[in-house]
Amino acid sequence: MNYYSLNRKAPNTTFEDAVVRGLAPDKGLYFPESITPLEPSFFETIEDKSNTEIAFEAIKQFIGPEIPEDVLKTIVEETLNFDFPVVEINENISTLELFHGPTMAFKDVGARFMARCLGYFNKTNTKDVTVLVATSGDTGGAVANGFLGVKGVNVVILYPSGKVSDIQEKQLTTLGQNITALEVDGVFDDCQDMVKQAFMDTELTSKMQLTSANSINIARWLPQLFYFMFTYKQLKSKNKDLVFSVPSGNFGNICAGMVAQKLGLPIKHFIAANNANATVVNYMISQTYNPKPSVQTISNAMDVGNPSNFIRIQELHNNDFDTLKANLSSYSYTDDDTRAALLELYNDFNYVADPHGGVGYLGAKDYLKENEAHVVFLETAHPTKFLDVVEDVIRENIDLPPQIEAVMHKEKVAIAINSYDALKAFLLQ
Ligand SMILES: Cc1ncc(COP(=O)(O)O)c(C=O)c1O
Ligand SMILES: N[C@@H](CCOP(=O)(O)O)C(=O)O
Repeated sequence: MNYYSLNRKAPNTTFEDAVVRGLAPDKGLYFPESITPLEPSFFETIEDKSNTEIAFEAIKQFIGPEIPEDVLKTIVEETLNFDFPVVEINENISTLELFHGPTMAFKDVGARFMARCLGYFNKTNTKDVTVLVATSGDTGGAVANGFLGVKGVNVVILYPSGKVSDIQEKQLTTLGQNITALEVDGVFDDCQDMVKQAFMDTELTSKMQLTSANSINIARWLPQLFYFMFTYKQLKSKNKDLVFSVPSGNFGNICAGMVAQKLGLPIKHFIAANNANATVVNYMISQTYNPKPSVQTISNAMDVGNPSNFIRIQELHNNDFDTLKANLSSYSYTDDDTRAALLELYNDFNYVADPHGGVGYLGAKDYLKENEAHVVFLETAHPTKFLDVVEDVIRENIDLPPQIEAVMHKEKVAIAINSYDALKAFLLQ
């Protein structure tokens, strides 16, 4: 499969080249040249297939012959070695739990898939690759875990100082080996801007092979489409219109869901559930895209003021506002709304959600006020990653899963930086 740059000023390229580069030379995000719907029989018999069979069939056209099918099957199998359960909240709302992987956030799938693709391509590459990642909380830990010890790959994680949860910080600063954490004096968007600037810096790119493990990278972004298929498999027998409420920050996850829809998955509508960082909500009202500096919230992984993937969402809807509006609703919620949602989920349904899932639940409820459907909100991280917020709301202690226990008492190691020049100096040293 070939990919084009959404800035349309760079040559089209292969899957491998797009993965190794991360971002196109004209600073554009890569986008597949075509998306061919799967056969109707694929969806008719989806409940008889394993998750790995579903994922393999769904992803293979985006890779083509560049990775042999037997290798791709192994990559998919190793990526998906945990569960993706749908839990019913009430008659009209369910949640898809995406936190059963090693770092207990939905990023595990994309990070593990991308690490394995890069590992495969590195067998024939002689040059080491430096993976740059900007994180508002979860990408950093998932990438650190997914790329730990991968030969020929060095990972550099940029995170905003004081703006990720304690456990998220431990997950991304304590692994060592080929993983380095840079603690940035700024917000997530500053980290993301620095990463993008590094790709455009020819002094750097002439000396090292840089790539990104954020959702700007197609190998991190596309596997997220699996979640929507796994949900359909579990809920198909309900015979109800399916709507997804996706807690959104950089909009990679919801955008991957829209790719699943293009592949033929019967999804009626999407809801982008946001915290106070409401750039897309405002766009859907005003048709003016006006990115703002991000503000800090209790659903910190969604504290993104300029979501990278919105341009891909527009492309998927032929850059036509009315087409987009027919497929996407968006809402923004305050921290108080989010706390109230966590309490309601706990008191009324005995379900402990994390703040991001709480925002997703609110999106589901608002949509159902005016529409009929079964709405699935994505529970994108385990509640213990936000222990202080969740325990404070529900007034209960929650048990720590082994994945969290394992990092809690490790010592943080991070290098403080406050400018692009400091990042560049670090990379060149
Ligand atoms: C827990 C959690 N929920 C939601 C999001 C938002 O996802 P996206 O950036 O794909 O919109 C993130 C981070 O991206 C996250 O870590
Ligand atoms: N919310 C993310 C921010 C980066 O998103 P990505 O999907 O583009 O990596 C995080 O938790 O780091």
